[in-house]
Amino acid sequence: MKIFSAEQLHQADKVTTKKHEITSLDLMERAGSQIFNWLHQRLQGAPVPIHIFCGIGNNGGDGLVVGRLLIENGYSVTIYVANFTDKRSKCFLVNYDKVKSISKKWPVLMTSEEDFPQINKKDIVIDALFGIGLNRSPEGWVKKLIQHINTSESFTLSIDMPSGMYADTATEDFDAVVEANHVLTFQAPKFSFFLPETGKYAPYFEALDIGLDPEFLHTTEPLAQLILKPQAQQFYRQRKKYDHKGTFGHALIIAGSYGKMGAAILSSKAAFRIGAGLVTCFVPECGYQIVQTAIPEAMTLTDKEDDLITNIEFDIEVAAIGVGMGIGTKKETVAALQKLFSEAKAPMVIDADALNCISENESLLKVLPKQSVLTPHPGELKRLIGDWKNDFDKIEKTKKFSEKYEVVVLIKGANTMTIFGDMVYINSTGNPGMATAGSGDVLSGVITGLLSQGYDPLLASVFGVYLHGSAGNIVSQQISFEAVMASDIADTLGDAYIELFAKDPVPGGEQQQ
Ligand SMILES: NC(=O)C1=CN([C@@H]2O[C@H](COP(=O)(O)OP(=O)(O)OC[C@H]3O[C@@H](n4cnc5c(N)ncnc54)[C@H](OP(=O)(O)O)[C@@H]3O)[C@@H](O)[C@H]2O)[C@@H](O)CC1
Ligand SMILES: [K+]
Repeated sequence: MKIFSAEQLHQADKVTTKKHEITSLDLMERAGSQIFNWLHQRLQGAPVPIHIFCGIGNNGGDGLVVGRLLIENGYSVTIYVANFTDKRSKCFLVNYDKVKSISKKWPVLMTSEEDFPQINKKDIVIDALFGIGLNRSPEGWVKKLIQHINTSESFTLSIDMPSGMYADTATEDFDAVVEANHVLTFQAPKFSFFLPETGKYAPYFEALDIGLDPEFLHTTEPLAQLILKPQAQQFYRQRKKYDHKGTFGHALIIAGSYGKMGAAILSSKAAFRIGAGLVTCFVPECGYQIVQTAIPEAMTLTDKEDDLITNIEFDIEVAAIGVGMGIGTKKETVAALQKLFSEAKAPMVIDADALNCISENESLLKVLPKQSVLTPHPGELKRLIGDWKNDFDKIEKTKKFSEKYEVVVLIKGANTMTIFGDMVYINSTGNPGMATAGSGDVLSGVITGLLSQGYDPLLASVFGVYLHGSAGNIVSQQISFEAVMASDIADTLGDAYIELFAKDPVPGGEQQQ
């Protein structure tokens, strides 16, 4: 699903009205009616007090449409207009008059703090102050109004955007953003819904299709792509009857050091579970028995050193390499990586300590194999690209890094993003239960296992992140967020595949934004 900028959506609005011979007013009526239907289905006429706060732009106009339809259907509604300027939009004005024509209870015009109503905890608030037309942070009494809404603790439904937040640029004043409980957004979710700094203001959202011109939406290059189940289904490559284990490749996992052999096991297990034909695990000598015992399906190669990796030598043909999990950052290991990066031919996933080695040794950057997949957690990412001012700055810096070194980079988090050059893919699966030790090692194994089966690096990353999150969703439904361990995620990867095409969804599998 495409994620568009505010400007693109304004453009879509214009194209739609021109091409489909409908007016902006019709579009607003369509948008408002959908919000009303959503509410009406849930409230079924309940006499709960509903406060609608409208701005004076088209977002406010949407609020007026919803208000009118609720009043016509007998709901207990009070509409407030935050009258911070006289520059009201045309569609706002038409709908303002329409409300006045159907009800004796005219909208309340607010011009200062003194006009704030009491909002009780059990009331409902509809936030239609600002949408994608916000162009500066709300200030003065308007900011106070937003804070008044936030302190009310009532259920707050934001129309299109939580007011005070931008769709596709960094929010400046977090004290001036409506803390929505739910957002009904038009046509497509907005970029800021998926970022850690702003996502919490839109914890649940639904995109309502208001029929913007399909051709415009189809041909417009989006800011990002949201990966949902239909997209993930298209990535899947079906196995054929005469395929054999060689077809699915030989994955080499280079991982572990004294006390951190679990990382090697988790990655290797995940590479198997995602479908690699063969997995060889390269570990320090001390890991030999551990790996052979914990995962008998894997072959084991060892370094000549007992407790760390110093020289990665192998005479097997491998289809993909996953390197870095739990290997430490000692100088002998850095030297081993230097040699591996310079000589290895297979596509590579570079994770954890290998990334830390890169941050500390510029010489490794020079030999970073092109098309590699880098899977840093936030701390590792910061060491790689430097600090960032905000989430959008982080994405821009990651894009530059990706472009410069021709590598795929993940920004891991609640909605992991895969960045390749200018392209951004936002993942929709996963949950807080996956914030557990070793979860990243499993992800590296997953992507390595997909690479070994011939998925290209970008596809292996986007699909791997999706399946990893889906496995996490399924297992957390079975055993709770709290109980999830990384090995559970690896062991549930099979269910994630099944869930992709299951007629009856696997419990937890549908748990997406
Ligand atoms: N996309 C679509 O296809 C459809 C979109 N629709 C709806 O339209 C919405 C976008 O409407 P919009 O463009 O009128 O902007 P909106 O957010 O209502 O507010 C802008 C107004 O606020 C002002 N202003 C800005 N910042 C301010 C501040 N900090 N403090 C004070 N004032 C501030 C700014 O005026 P300014 O002072 O800058 O001249 C302007 O007057 C969209 O989110 C959706 O709900 C649907 O109806 C149907 C189809
Ligand atoms: K809003």
